[in-house]
Amino acid sequence: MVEGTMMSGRDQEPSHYYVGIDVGTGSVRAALVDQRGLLLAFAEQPIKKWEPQFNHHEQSSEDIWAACCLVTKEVVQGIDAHRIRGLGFDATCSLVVLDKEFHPLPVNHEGDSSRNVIMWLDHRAVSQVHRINETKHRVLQYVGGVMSVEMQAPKLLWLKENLREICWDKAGHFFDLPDFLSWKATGVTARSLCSLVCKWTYSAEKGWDDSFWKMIGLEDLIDDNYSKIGNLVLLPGASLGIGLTPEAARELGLPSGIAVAASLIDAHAGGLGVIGADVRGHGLTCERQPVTSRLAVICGTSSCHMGISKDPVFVPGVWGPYFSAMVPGFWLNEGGQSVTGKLIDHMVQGHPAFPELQAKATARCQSIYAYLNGHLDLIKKAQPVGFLTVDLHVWPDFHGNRSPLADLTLKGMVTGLTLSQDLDDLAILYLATVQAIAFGTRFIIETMEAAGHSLSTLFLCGGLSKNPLFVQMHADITGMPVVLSQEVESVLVGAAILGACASGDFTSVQLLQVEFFPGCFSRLAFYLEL
Ligand SMILES: Nc1ncnc2c1ncn2[C@@H]1O[C@H](COP(=O)(O)OP(=O)(O)O)[C@@H](O)[C@H]1O
Ligand SMILES: O=C(CO)[C@H](O)[C@H](O)COP(=O)(O)O
Repeated sequence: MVEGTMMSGRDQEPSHYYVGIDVGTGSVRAALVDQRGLLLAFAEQPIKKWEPQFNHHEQSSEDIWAACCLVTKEVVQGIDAHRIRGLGFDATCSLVVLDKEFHPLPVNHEGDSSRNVIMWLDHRAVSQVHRINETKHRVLQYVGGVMSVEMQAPKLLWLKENLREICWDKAGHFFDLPDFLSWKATGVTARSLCSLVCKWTYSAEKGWDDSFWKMIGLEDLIDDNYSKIGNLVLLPGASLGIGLTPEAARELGLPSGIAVAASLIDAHAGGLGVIGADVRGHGLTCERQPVTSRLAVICGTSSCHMGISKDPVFVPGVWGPYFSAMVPGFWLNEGGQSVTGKLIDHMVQGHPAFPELQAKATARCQSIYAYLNGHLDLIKKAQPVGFLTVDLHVWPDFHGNRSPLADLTLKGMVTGLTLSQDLDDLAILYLATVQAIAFGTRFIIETMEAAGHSLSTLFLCGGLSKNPLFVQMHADITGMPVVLSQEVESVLVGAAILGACASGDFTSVQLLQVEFFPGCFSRLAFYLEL
């Protein structure tokens, strides 16, 4: 591993601030960022999740908004509020359902309207997505050839077929979570091009395709010019209405009227936060290559592999190509693994030696992952850590395969199990899981390259990029250098970039990548051991 340091202009006094809010699967985070891209304050708050039955995952939009308010108030404490110029949101691509008066509607048989969000990882709409894929409609070409059960059309069809009276007939607004948040802040129901293109089959060039909604039995959504799912579509970063409403301002602890941006999905905010990083002076091959040689990998509960191109590239089993959905003017392909952080947590927490691990990590004031990484260092002795798993292998598709096999029926598998239940066994199973995930990334890269991408360098961000073993395994197994930004909360930097763009202080997201990034990527860490 090599670490590089470059000089930056961080000593200037900040004159403008931007707030970024990132709603992940497990928590909401907020950051106060200045005009140099420097993150000055950070706060995090867990959010509620329900799993009322297997493969049903629900959340509450009220709970999520309350968490947004809490973390925002925390990061702006003690700051001259008049210097806050813009606010940007990103969030998971979960489906929020509201009635005609914008009140939450239940997405469950129990009729509990506080649970009005079908989470992105919910796999309830299996039968619906099979029928949608059987249509072979032309819009499917733009999601890798196969629609995922995690997208919105199958979930909408499930609601119509299963909760007609208590939900579907009463529904006035179906939002992607990032768009719900910008509506809540401004009262403007405009949707971000990012959400609609990536999860709702909208085309940046042609708009909605009526024939698709008719063919799948959701022709009622076409009524009133698609008012329930969005008929005003804005580029991420565009300023919404007249900014923050007085009510939202009071709740968030911000001045009313500050600019609020059209949002991004969380992975796309992370991609925006890292893909334009200034890597000059580190001897990386991508320094002399176009930005299309970079693959941003946003790794949290899931991993998302974001590669951009000047022309559309059709990659079987990899979502997209999506025009202008992340970086304006570029096409995006999005590979993904539905559970990565969640899988590692699942494997580690389910092992009989987990209580021992927790006790030992606590005694050393370490996270369980820092402890496990140290433990692997002890047991590997002189051999490279990778050799500890020569006869233990994990197939990581415990929640289906998102890319490149696009097969939600796949399940997980472990081979090479013994009767051992000790901490060594747990550590090696953890290592094999991390390796399996990294091999999944390699499989996605190989598929993207076979279809026309030319990739040389990985840019990682998200919670898992804080785990050195995870990062190192990705470098070793893909054979590519991995770049990390100094600012570990790159997803939040992406959200703040949106706020900065909406404020008018910068002219466009692309320009921001030039003006904003040299400051925030002043130190980059590279993992190059091959
Ligand atoms: N310091 C760390 N070391 C190892 N793993 C971490 C660390 N921080 C977070 N993670 C893992 O990252 C995942 C969550 O990432 P995060 O980006 O917070 O997720 P999300 O955006 O989906 O809520 C979890 O699986 C967690 O165990
Ligand atoms: O589908 C996705 C992006 O298109 C993400 O997987 C989803 O939004 C969840 O993200 P995270 O793992 O960061 O919580």
